[in-house]
Amino acid sequence: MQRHLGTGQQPVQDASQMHIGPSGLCLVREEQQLQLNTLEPVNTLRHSATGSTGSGQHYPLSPSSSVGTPTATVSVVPVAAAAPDVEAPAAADHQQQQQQLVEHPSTKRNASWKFVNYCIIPLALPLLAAWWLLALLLAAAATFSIWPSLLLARRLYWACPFIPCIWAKLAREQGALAAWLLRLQFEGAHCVTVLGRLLSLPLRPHLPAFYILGFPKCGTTSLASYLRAHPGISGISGMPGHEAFGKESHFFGGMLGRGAASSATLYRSSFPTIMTRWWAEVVRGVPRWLCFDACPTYACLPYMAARAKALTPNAKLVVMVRDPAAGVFSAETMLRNMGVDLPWSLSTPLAHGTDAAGHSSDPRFQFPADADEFWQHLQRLGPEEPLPEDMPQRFYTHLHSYLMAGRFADRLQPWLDAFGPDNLLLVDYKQFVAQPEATVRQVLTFVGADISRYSFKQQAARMVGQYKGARMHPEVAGWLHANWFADSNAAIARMLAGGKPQPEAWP
Ligand SMILES: Nc1ncnc2c1ncn2[C@@H]1O[C@H](COP(=O)(O)OS(=O)(=O)O)[C@@H](OP(=O)(O)O)[C@H]1O
Repeated sequence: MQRHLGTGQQPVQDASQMHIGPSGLCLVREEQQLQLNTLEPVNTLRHSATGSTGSGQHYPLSPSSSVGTPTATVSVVPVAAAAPDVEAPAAADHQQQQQQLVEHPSTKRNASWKFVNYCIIPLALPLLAAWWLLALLLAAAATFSIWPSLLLARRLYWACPFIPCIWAKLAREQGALAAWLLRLQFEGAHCVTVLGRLLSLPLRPHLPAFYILGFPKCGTTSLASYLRAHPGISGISGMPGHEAFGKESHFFGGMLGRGAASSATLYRSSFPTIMTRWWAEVVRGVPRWLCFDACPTYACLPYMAARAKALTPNAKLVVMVRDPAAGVFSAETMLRNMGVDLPWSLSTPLAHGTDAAGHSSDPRFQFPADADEFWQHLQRLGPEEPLPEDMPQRFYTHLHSYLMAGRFADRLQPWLDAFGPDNLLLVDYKQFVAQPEATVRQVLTFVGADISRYSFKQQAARMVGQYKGARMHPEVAGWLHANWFADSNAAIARMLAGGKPQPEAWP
């Protein structure tokens, strides 16, 4: 049975009537202290802001909803304005930052690491290295017995159902043998990676200090790559030579199994060993080593915030945003290029036009009756519960999921509820593209890394879409903006503007 979801959500209100749910979300500059309440679901928001703009002026936004959301004091600043002098940070600033790093609560909590770093690890280094090598050898040997590869691949393919489509496409284009060999190599490498990590689990006590949570197709791969160039920052202990699986753990997406996506022990296996930290802190002398997971689907699915909070209560969250219509089209293009047979496309005009109220009867936007129920189920899913059997398949192939994921303001709400606005940094894709160095330095400051140790080198864009002439149809783009994303976009735009009305960030 089909249900019409022409407007996607509630009727869109004028953007100026939207009350932002803001923005610890943005960055830190002392002279722009703003008092903002946490983000409310945009459909329920009403304008209540009174304030002033400009440096040094207070901009109180009182809670407007009947829910009575608590207020939080956060600091907001446009990325460029907050960028430090990238060439030569003043000595005083550096000293102050070092002081902050030393006083950072997690640094204090981890003081025992000093003892481990300077006494235990140097003494045990040969033993640790031998253990790590043995783990890799055993993992490689086990991989030859095929069964673990098949088991792990099966779990991975469940979590990332687009991968088998790549093999099928390869077989069609390059022949069965080539596809089979590549598949064998991929599954073998995945098995060695995962088993090697599990066998060396006692050497892996770390969970992420921060996440690049999202959103998909918003430049997260590039940002992750810039951050990994910092001597004190590591990503996941991913599959060597594989860009996406070197960056995204897919752990909360069920990469190790539907029932395993809540285990702190298993999640630890995704991150580097104590030797990596030792190398950074002792050999390279960075004051504080950090690791992160950059899985951009984490922001999209409503059950993930509670899991991340349970496992990493003090983590920082970095979220990249872009025009969601462009993001959805980029995702469609990527999946199509992988050979995924999507039963919808945003390149063709609306099939039956729209009625006076703006509703579209286009079959692409008629969603199954249980589409909303599916999202509500994900929202209710407890942090320990196994993931629903059909979750990844629906998430990666249903247009409804893409459109829900593109309502960024709604998707960020569970993260704000769990971690608070001070711990979430919103990064505008446009800003990142225009000023990558300033943006990266700002992210580094936000996550508590020592920016004086960072030397910026321009990198090529990553995960660039191969559109092959395909283009989103402007009618569809306009309709999506008006009917699905307008209220969410307005809220996000105001967050990016530090609370000032700026309803036209996208398109
Ligand atoms: N440095 C830089 N400058 C400009 N654009 C950039 C840059 N890095 C990544 N990109 C664009 O970001 C899109 C890929 O985003 P992600 O890396 O987040 O994709 S993914 O979700 O991890 O698959 C993808 O967008 P599309 O090309 O529209 O598909 C990339 O081209």
